[in-house]
Amino acid sequence: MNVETTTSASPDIEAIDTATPVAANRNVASASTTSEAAAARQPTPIPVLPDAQRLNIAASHLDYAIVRGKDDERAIIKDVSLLFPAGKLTVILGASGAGKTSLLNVVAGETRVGKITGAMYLNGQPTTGSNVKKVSGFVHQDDIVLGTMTVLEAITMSAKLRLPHTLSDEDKGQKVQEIIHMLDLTAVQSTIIGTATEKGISGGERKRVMIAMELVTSGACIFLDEPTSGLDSYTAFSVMQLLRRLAASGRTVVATLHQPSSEIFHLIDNLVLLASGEVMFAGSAEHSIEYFARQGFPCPQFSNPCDYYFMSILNTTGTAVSATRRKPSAEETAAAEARIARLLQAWKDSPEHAAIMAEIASPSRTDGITTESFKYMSRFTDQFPVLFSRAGRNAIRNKLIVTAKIGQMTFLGLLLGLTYLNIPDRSFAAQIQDRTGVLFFIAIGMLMASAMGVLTVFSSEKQVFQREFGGGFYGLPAFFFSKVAVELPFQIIMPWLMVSILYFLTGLQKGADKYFIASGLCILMYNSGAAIGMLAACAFDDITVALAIVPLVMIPLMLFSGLFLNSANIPVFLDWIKYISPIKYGFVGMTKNEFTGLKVCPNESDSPILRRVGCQPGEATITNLGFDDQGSIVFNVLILVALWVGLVFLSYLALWRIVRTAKRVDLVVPSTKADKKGGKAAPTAAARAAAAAGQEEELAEVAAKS
Ligand SMILES: Nc1ncnc2c1ncn2[C@@H]1O[C@H](COP(=O)(O)OP(=O)(O)OP(=O)(O)O)[C@@H](O)[C@H]1O
Repeated sequence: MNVETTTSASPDIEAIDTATPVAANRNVASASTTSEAAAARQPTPIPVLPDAQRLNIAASHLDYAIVRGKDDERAIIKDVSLLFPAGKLTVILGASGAGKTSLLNVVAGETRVGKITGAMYLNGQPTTGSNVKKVSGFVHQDDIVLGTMTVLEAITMSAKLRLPHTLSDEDKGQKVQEIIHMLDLTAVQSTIIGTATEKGISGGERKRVMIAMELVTSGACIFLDEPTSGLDSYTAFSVMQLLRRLAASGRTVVATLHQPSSEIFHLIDNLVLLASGEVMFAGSAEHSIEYFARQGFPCPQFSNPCDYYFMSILNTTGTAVSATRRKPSAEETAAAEARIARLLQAWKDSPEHAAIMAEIASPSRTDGITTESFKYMSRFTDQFPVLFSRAGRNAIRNKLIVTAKIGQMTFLGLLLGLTYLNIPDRSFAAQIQDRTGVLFFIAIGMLMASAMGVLTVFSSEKQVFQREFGGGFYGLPAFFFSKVAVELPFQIIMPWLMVSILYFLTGLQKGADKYFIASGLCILMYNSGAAIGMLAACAFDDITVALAIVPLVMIPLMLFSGLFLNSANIPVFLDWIKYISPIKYGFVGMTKNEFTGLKVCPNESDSPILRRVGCQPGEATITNLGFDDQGSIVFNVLILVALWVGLVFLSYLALWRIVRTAKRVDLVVPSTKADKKGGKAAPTAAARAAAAAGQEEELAEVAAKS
């Protein structure tokens, strides 16, 4: 097998000096302090991508605007024509707000709002962002991933969910091992990625895992948004060096960067400088130095070209760096704007720009994309077991959450059990009051504890879902039902634990049937609470809003549960609330279960008159609470089940709404604008649209087959 040969053998700066084709022109002395240790580690050679699988992407006269109103559009990307060649590391640079992320999203098919016009080509064939998305991977800046997974599990999950199901598990496993090996993750493959409470792999390794998860399925092209953000300069350098090695092996690698070091600058094959959404330069990093010198901006010797570009060329305020940090004057700002406008125009008039336009017009590679490069979406039946076992492992490995749940239920059980210790030994009146009291607090405890717990946990897992769903890992049904199925055993054991502790401490009515009915009702209330928590997590984007809303919702559910207010006295306009209150059905069921067949007898502490009257039937309490017409225990159980199912269904709908509104916008090919702008002997708009549609059909066919 061919392996890439153009890159260095170890992730250190000295090695890069000898390996990069631009080393001879290096402005900056290499830092060698870290090289000795690193030199001992030889990175695994990366297999060279066959020619037929390489992806050359081009954008021609691409515009992207945010649509605010009918006639109100804000242009973000303006008339951008660029090449993203296979085998090259393309880096998009620009000041903050220049449009780097927007451009990356538009080309990679990740844009969610706005209007995209212009033309895009994939290996010379007209295409759209959504088609590019199907054949490429995207590593987001905020690499959200389930931290309880090990490196191997995360990459395996990606392979199992996104490689064609026609590929056997052994083949997928082999591909995973190849990628792990290729990205030098072998040593950490059994380490967890890491959560807020449990340290896992390092930041650089985490980035490499994200790259591996994308590369395992989309081997030919990868987009990365700020892959070095949050990394120290050496780790950032090794991540960029890896990207360079991937590019050198024939892959198309496109990344945005904020402010690369000079070492990173010299790794860039294809530099794109953006200013105010327009291209100011595109070409080799080394050539940029010569280009800007030609424009009257020679990069001083021994300085980082990127620093120079940012400070002296892209700087929109016109102020030089100074200790005084004074506000730029209006003249300085106007001069800076004029400089940028001049350089933007100079690029359009340059032979470099003309060469790019010519290359777009007559691409050197005109072959279509091969089906081997398509990303597949697995079926529900493949997704469910993968997600079920992952959610199971996550639930067990999240020791803090499991311990917190057990602690919460034990604490509640002991608190109520000891507060209402041995109710039958209490006075006649206290026996009735305390029995209803403990039953009511059980109902509230079940609902509140589970709702708040699920709300906080699910809010963060929802982000993982959104990221993975967006990346085409799986569909909503598989995620949702695997999550519900994994949580169910916990939602049975936890309330059972609590009710078991307090049932015998409090001395509620004896009998296996009574105990099991009480346990069943607690389990149903706990599950209804969990469903309320899940619904709130899905319905509100911001967890702080959800945390404020849930207790507010609980108050009327408690108020109209039948203890504080007799059912007959609820105001007519609020009467409906009692019909949707799981607390009410749970409390009514628990009360009927406890007081039916119970004899409440006075004891020594009661007055002689009361003792003379003797034991009273518990049914009298049911009547006094107004619960005679509130249905049987079975009826209340069935309503609780229905409420639980209804709330789970609503949660599903809330998640579906998020998924539906997160759709991406795609390139529209409305007019012959590209042709009008000149420089492009392109097919007509109709021909482009037809070709893109043909490609779309081809992709759909493959997806359907998969
Ligand atoms: N969805 C949006 N709604 C409104 N404005 C947007 C949207 N997306 C991008 N913009 C605007 O477009 C401009 C470019 O944003 P973008 O995030 O692409 O810049 P950037 O160069 O990546 O910036 P940074 O380096 O700070 O991340 C910014 O002014 C931003 O406010």
